[in-house]
Amino acid sequence: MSAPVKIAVSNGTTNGATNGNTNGALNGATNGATQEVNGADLKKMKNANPPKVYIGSPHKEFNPSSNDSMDGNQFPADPLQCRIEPYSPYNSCTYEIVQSVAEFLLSRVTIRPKIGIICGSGMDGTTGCLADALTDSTSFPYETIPYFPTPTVPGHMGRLVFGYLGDVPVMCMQGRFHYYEGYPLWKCAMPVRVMKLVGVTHLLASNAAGGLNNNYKVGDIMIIKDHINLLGFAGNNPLMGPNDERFGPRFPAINRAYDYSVRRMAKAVASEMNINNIVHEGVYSVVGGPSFETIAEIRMLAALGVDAVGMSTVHEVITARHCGMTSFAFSLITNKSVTDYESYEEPNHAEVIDMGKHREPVLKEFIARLVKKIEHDRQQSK
Ligand SMILES: O=P(O)(O)O[C@H]1O[C@H](CO)[C@@H](O)[C@H]1O
Ligand SMILES: Nc1nc2[nH]cnc2c(=O)[nH]1
Repeated sequence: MSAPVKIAVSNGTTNGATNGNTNGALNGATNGATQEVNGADLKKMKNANPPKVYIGSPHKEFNPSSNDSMDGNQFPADPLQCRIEPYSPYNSCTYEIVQSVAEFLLSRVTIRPKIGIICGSGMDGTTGCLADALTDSTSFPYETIPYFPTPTVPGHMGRLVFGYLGDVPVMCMQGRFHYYEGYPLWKCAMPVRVMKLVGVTHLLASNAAGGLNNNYKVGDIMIIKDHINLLGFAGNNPLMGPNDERFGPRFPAINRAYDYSVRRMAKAVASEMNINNIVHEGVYSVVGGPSFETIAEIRMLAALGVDAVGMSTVHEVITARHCGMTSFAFSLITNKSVTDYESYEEPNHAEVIDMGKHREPVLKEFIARLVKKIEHDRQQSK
């Protein structure tokens, strides 16, 4: 019997299904109150580009009406049900699709944000937080946005909110996407490209992380100065696959990923808020998750110079840098990584979320002040 046929499916067309489809879902842009986008017809739009089916190695043309290539496997009668494209490791979200998503959003809000914020676990406003502090806001549940993934993790609400933080226009992701949810990294980071085409120039990402550095306490903030991309070491990067130069170069430099001047502003904010004692600067490492680390893994990461470990952010920052955005990120240390074989402590997601909620007021002010400084700096350098 020959080897099972591998079916790779691509999205096929590049013309955004959303083009010309911008009418109606949200009536009136902003009127001082939060509005929710009505998801009518969006399911239809999401399915508007049926995928083309290709056969991988050994290469041959797939004929859905012939059973001989099926190797006895029971496939659904409709081959389109064999879609695996959303889970392809290679980016199948074209520039045109991202553009159509950006246009979809821009046609429904009057606000034109230059700063994009991603809220980490527990900081997403399930209990009222940063995004709820926005005024004149418009929110889009992720499932109402064409081509957007939807989050599956508690503590990640799943709304894109446009509004003013103080007097600065921002867009805010209440909930992000992780590799362990089953999404490929390019898809986890796709909203960052949407931000870029909406006009965002600065990305601010937050996350919850385990603290390895002995000087860190639970509840501390770590400004990320660098990362170790363990997923990348294992051959997984959001930029894998065909490169579209309209986003950025094939081989982007990443050594200046965490902008020096924004980090300096963040430290100035910490001084103004008199919280220098809980604010550090350090190295973040991403792991795939969802299992937390073993003691041997934590010891290895500590030996490599890692100060905090988590399961996000790096793919977002790489994608942002690739398309020329300035990026900044910080970790909230939600738990101390266990390094002792005698310890009965175990990390858990509930404590991660609780710490995010507990630190909400401090983080909200930290971000609001930082956003104000970035905007001021942006205006000055015009
Ligand atoms: O990085 P964020 O999304 O803040 O969440 C962190 O917290 C979760 C584990 O509790 C993981 O998803 C980890 O990445
Ligand atoms: N990988 C990882 N992610 C986290 N997110 C919050 N805490 C942790 C942790 O200890 N390890």
